[in-house]
Amino acid sequence: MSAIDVQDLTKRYGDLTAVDGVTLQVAEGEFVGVLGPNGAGKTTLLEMIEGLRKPDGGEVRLLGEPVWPRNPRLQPRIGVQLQASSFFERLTAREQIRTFASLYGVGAGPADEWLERVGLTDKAGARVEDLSGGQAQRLSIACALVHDPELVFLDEPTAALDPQARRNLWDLLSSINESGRTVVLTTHYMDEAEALCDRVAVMDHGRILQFDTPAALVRGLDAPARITVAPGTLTADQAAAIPGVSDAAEDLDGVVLVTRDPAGVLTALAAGDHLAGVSVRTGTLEDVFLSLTGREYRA
Ligand SMILES: Nc1ncnc2c1ncn2[C@@H]1O[C@H](COP(=O)(O)OP(=O)(O)OP(=O)(O)O)[C@@H](O)[C@H]1O
Repeated sequence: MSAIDVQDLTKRYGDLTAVDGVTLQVAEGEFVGVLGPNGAGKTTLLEMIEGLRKPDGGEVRLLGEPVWPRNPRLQPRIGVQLQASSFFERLTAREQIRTFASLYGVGAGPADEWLERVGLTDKAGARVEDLSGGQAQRLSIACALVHDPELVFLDEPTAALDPQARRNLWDLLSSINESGRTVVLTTHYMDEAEALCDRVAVMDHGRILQFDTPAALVRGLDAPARITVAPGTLTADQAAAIPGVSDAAEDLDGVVLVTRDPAGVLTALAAGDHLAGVSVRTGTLEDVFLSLTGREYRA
């Protein structure tokens, strides 16, 4: 049984089709990312999957159960990260998470442990309106996880975080997934999708353009590798003469060699003692997005 089964899901706002016939399945224990620029339809899609928004067409089943109309059997089994603005007012961080916990019959002990896990123990007595954006974000994630759900949904969980806090949250989300939970997140960040997700759904204009592992998406591009050697190591003409190099040009970083045979070209560079400062770049999810949409990725 799929953890998530979405069939032909559609949502329209007037003339705008925000989600346009999306079909996808997510297996239990998978970590899935929905990646796309502003307005792609990620939030609308997620809200319908969570059962928070009524679709105009199509159907969603979570853990084998229909989500719409609201299905109380599912509530204890899924965790949805709410926007920070949906906190109860005038409560401290500790009161906030204990309140969420008590709604699910979870005691104060586990609630306080979650504050610790997201690094908010020293802010436990602060009112939620006095937390920074990143702190509020972490509290909202802890509140979504406090009842130990099987299926976790996070909408841009690292949006307001600094790089260190982002990394910490990546570790936390990985550990939740490794403990068997199915995790779905939306993100603008290619590196985040690549680092965390088993599979990535690339979304634009309400449609899923591709849904596959990051490696398969990049492999499907069949993009050549770009090998850069340090300036002064060899000229562009010398580089172009190496067997397997389809193009070579100088730029600020050195000489860039384009090839579909990176191993052969690196061997030739090594034989000529030209490996100083070498770097190799293969395709990225950014290239995948460009190739799928014809547009540069702009979050
Ligand atoms: N309640 C609404 N009423 C009218 N239009 C809406 C509504 N919610 C979303 N939209 C529109 O639907 C489209 C998809 O929005 P959505 O928020 O799902 O995109 P998103 O990919 O999550 O974007 P972001 O990354 O900015 O959060 C956008 O064009 C948006 O303006």
